[in-house]
Amino acid sequence: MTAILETRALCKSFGAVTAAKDLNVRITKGEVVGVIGSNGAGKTTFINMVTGYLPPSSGEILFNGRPILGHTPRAITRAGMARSFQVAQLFPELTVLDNLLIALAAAESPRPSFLRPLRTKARIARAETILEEFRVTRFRDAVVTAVPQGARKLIDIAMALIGEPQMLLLDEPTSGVSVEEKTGLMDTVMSAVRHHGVTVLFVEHDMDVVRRYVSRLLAFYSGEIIADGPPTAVLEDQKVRDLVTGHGHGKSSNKGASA
Ligand SMILES: Nc1ncnc2c1ncn2[C@@H]1O[C@H](COP(=O)(O)OP(=O)(O)OP(=O)(O)O)[C@@H](O)[C@H]1O
Repeated sequence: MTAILETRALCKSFGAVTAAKDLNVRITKGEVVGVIGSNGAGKTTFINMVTGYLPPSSGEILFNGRPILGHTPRAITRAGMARSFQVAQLFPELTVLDNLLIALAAAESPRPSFLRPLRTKARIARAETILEEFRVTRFRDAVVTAVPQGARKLIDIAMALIGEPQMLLLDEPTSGVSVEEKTGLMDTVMSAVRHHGVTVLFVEHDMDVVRRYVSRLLAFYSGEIIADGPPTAVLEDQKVRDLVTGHGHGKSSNKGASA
C-alpha cells in the first residue's frame, strides 16, 4: 500500500545540535500515530520539516508518493496535509466564526481575496457544522481572547480540518489544557477525525492520552526514533522506559511524561 506520508533518511542539524537523525517513517492511510519523546527530542522539528516550515539538512519527504521537499507550507496544506501548533494560531481580535471563515476561504483558493465577501451562506453553514462537531457552537460569536484555552485548542484543530485535509499533524493538542479537560478534548478531536476519515499524527506528553487513542507509537530520543510499533509494546520497551517515560531503572529525561 502506498504510504500517505514517507520520510527517507531525513536529517536536520542546528549547528552542533542534531535535531533529526536519519528518520525513516512510513505512515499509511487511516493510521492514528502518536509521537512521544523527552523535551528537545526532535518531535516538533519532525513536524516542521514535513509541513514545510523547516528545511531539512538532507533526506526526502513524500506525500501520497510525491516529493514535497522545498514546497511551501501553504502548498503542502493545499496538497492535503494540515497541522496545528503547540500554541493555537488564531486571530485573537476576531470572532471564532470569522477565524473559521478565513481558514475556509484560504483552503478554497490559492489566492483568497479580502475584496470578495467572506461571509457567504455556504461558508457560514460549513463553519457552523464544524463548530458543532467540535462542540464549541456556544463560542461562535465570541472574540477569541474571551474563549477558554481548551476551546481555543479545539477551534485551532477545527480550522485545520475545515479544509478537508487527508492528513492532520497535531503538535501537542492537549498542551495548556487541564488534566480534567484532556480526555473530553481528545474524544471530541478523535470523533471528528474519524468522521472525516483523516490520517493523524500527534505529539503527546501524556501517556494516558497516548494509550487511549493511538494505533501506533513513535518514540523519539535525541533526534532518533528509538521505538516504533503498537503503543503497549513501545511503552514497555526498556529503552523507552529508560530514556523517554522515565519508568525504567535508568535515568529519566522526560519532564512532561505522565502515566
Ligand atoms: N530553530 C532552532 N534553532 C536552533 N536549535 C533548535 C531550533 N529548533 C529546535 N532546535 C533544537 O533542536 C532540538 C530538537 O528540538 P524540538 O523542538 O524539535 O524538540 P521537541 O521534541 O519538539 O521538544 P518539546 O517537547 O520541548 O517541544 C533541541 O535541542 C532544540 O533546542
